Amino acid sequence: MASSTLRIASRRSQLAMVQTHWVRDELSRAHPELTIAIEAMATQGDKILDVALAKIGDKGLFTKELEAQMLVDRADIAVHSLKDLPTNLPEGLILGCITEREDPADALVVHERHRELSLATLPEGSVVGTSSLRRLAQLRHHYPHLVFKDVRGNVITRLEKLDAGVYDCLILAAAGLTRLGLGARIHELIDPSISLHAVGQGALGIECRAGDQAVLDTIGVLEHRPTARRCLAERSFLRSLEGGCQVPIGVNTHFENDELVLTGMVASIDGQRLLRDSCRGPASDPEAIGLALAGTLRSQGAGEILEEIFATVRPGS
Ligand SMILES: NCc1[nH]cc(CCC(=O)O)c1CC(=O)O
Repeated sequence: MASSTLRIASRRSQLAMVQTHWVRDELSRAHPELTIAIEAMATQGDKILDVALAKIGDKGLFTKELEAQMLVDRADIAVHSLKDLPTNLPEGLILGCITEREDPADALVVHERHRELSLATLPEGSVVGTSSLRRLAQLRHHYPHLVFKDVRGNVITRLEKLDAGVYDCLILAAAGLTRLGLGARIHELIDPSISLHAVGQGALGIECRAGDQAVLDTIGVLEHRPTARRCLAERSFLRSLEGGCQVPIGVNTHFENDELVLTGMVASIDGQRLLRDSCRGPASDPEAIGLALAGTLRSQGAGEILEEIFATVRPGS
C-alpha cells in the first residue's frame, strides 16, 4: 500500500460492526505495523425499512455505498456478509477474499409461548416472519398451513418484534445470531432437506479495487480456501441463473474427497413448483460446477419460474 493505513468501509448495523471488528482484529494480528481505520455508514437497505425487500428487489442494496467509497479512494476494502454481495461487481472492484464460513444453515427462532414446539409442529396459521423469498418459497412448499409475514430491519430489531408478539417465529441465518452472541436463541437449525441456505451465507466477502496488489496481499491472510471454493461454486450457480439475493434460489455444498458437491434449488414464490438437483466436480474448478448445475436446472424449467418472478416482483423492469 502507498501508506501503511488500511481503510475499511462497513455498514453500521450491529452484525456488520461485529464482522468488521473481527476482520480488523485478524488483520492487525497478521500485520502489527498496519494502521486500520473503519468508516461505518448506512446503506440503502438500512434506510428503506418500510418496504418489503423483494419489492425493492435491487441488487447491491447493502453494498453500493461501500463500493462508492472504494471507487473514490476513500476506502481500501469493504467487509460484507457475502450473501449480500451481488454476483456481478462494479467495474474496477473485485471479491478479494472469502473468510471462513460459520454454519450456513437457517435457524428457527420462536416466540417464548412456542418453546415446546418445532417447525414441524407449529399449529396451522402460525405467523412466520421472513423477508426472504427463498425461505418463504421453501417453507411454504413443506408447510403450506403456516402464514408468512414480511419482517424488515436488522437482526436485533427483528427479534424485538418477535418478542413483542408480532410473529410466532422467525427464520434467521444461524451465523448472524452466533456472531451477535445470540446463539442461545437458535431453537432449531433448519435441515437442508427442508430449506437450502442462501448463496454465500455465513461467510464474509472482502471487496477491494482490482489490481490493488498491496491490499490483496494484506487481506490474503483471511482467505479460507474450502469456504472460498464452496462459495465460488454457489455464486457461479446464482450468477448463471441471473438471480440476485431476492429470488427463491438456495444452495448447499460439501466436499467428498477431492470433489465438491453443489445442491441447488429454484422455486416459485407460492412454493408449488420447486426444482432441486446436484452437481459435482473437481474442487479445483468450483465455477464449472455452478455453471453445470444452473444448466441442469434450466433444462428442468428454472428459467420459466424465474421469468415469472421477475415479472411480478419488478413489473416494468
Ligand atoms: N440480508 C440480511 C443478512 N445478511 C447476512 C445475514 C446473516 C449472516 C450471514 O448470512 O452471513 C443477514 C441476516 C439474516 O439473514 O438472518
